[in-house]
Amino acid sequence: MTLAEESITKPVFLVGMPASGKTTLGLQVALRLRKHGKPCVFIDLDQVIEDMAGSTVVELFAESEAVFRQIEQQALQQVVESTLDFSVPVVIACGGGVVECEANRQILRGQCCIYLDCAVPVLAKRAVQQGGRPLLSGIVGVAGNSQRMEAEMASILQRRRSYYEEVSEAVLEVGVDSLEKDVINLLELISIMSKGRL
Ligand SMILES: Nc1ncnc2c1ncn2[C@@H]1O[C@H](COP(=O)(O)OP(=O)(O)O)[C@@H](O)[C@H]1O
Ligand SMILES: O=C(O)C1=C[C@@H](OP(=O)(O)O)[C@@H](O)[C@H](O)C1
Ligand SMILES: [Mg+2]
Repeated sequence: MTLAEESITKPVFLVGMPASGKTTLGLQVALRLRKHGKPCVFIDLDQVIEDMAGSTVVELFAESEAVFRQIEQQALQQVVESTLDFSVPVVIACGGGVVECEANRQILRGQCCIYLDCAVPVLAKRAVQQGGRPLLSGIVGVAGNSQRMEAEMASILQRRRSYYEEVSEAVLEVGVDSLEKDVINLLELISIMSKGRL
């Protein structure tokens, strides 16, 4: 049986640092499976939050991080409940800070979670280039800020690493090789994890 013929059998949650590739890799995995005739739903938790709130992540953070985290908690709860009865495989990209809340960690511990582990310099480089993350917005787009971004990322990772590890059943190192390689590795890991469970 080829990879594409195997199915994801339980919702798969991707966790990890901002810019580690959760949204990109989650979507690519779903598209790849669909291309091979396997239906697969991709959900980005930040998108669910925006739909629920009727505001963007940036607007919510502008109110306060606490406001954002509260809606993030509700969104996670809703996604877990609504995907319970899904008959098709689901891949869910969480926001990087979802693990900051104990209630979320408790939910995620009961799910099939994969931690996308990415080196701090790679995260910092991407975050400086991409922008758009309110948590890091003071640093983005300012010339010569790569070092500051690295320090900030390292500090956030220090706070969150044990949380990512604690909620996850598997860790995938990403950002070393090409995006394509990361997609293939993630597909492979999901396929192995699905078989092991059922
Ligand atoms: N494996 C990869 N190789 C190269 N670039 C990547 C890879 N994964 C993600 N990216 C890029 O990194 C940036 C952040 O990715 P994103 O999926 O938004 O991360 P996250 O959802 O974890 O915050 C995007 O510009 C994306 O194109
Ligand atoms: O790390 C964080 O606290 C956040 C990460 C973001 O998602 P990504 O990890 O997808 O960038 C988004 O949820 C919000 O800006 C907060
Ligand atoms: Mg994302």
